Amino acid sequence: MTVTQKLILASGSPRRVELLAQAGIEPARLLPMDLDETPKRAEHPRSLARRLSAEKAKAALAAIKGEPAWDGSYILAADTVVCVGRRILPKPELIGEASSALHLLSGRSHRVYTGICLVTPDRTIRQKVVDTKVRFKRLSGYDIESYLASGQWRGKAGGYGIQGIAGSFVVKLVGSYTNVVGLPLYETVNLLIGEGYDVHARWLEG
Ligand SMILES: Cc1cn([C@H]2C[C@H](O)[C@@H](COP(=O)(O)OP(=O)(O)OP(=O)(O)O)O2)c(=O)[nH]c1=O
Repeated sequence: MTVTQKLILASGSPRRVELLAQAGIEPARLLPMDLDETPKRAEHPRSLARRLSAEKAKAALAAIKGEPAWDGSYILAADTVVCVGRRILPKPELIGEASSALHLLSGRSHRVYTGICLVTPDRTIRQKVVDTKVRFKRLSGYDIESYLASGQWRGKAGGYGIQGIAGSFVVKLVGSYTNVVGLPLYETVNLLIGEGYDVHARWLEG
């Protein structure tokens, strides 16, 4: 019975695939959803992470409509937002945006919110937002310049990846580390288990 359970990861983020694999879970299908991720006016970062993760999950649900093989599958989506106070930092596309983000993060604490959204086989929507507080050391101009040259800022919320060089910028972290990388593993696995997805069977399969 459990072997027939299928999980769709509505994501194009290699980090999310790796994090799930770390928890012994391999999605049956990857379904990246390309959405407009622009925050609404005065939208709180927590609300943004919650809204976008739900939009990704619902878009994936709509995308599999008409594919009976995927009826009754689980769909998981996530969205990670980095902010300083209520100021939401973009996922930079240009080096200048990444530079501004790093200048802002330098010598300060910021928060990372990841919204996770699970669509269950009976199409109930379950959501959670997890937050982590991260403090960066004061970054020198040379730190920032060299980090930008590494290219590790690309495609990452707030213009940094804690799993790479930027891990050495972190003075203090309070909360979930995997949440910062893009998928809070404790909460995700709990949510899956709570909704009947047999995570342990995946571990037993080896
Ligand atoms: C802060 C931080 C973010 N990130 C990444 C995780 C996410 O891939 C990305 C945040 O952007 P998201 O919009 O959450 O995700 P995505 O567009 O990359 O992927 P998808 O919507 O298809 O699931 O930033 C890191 O890898 N390390 C970090 O330290």
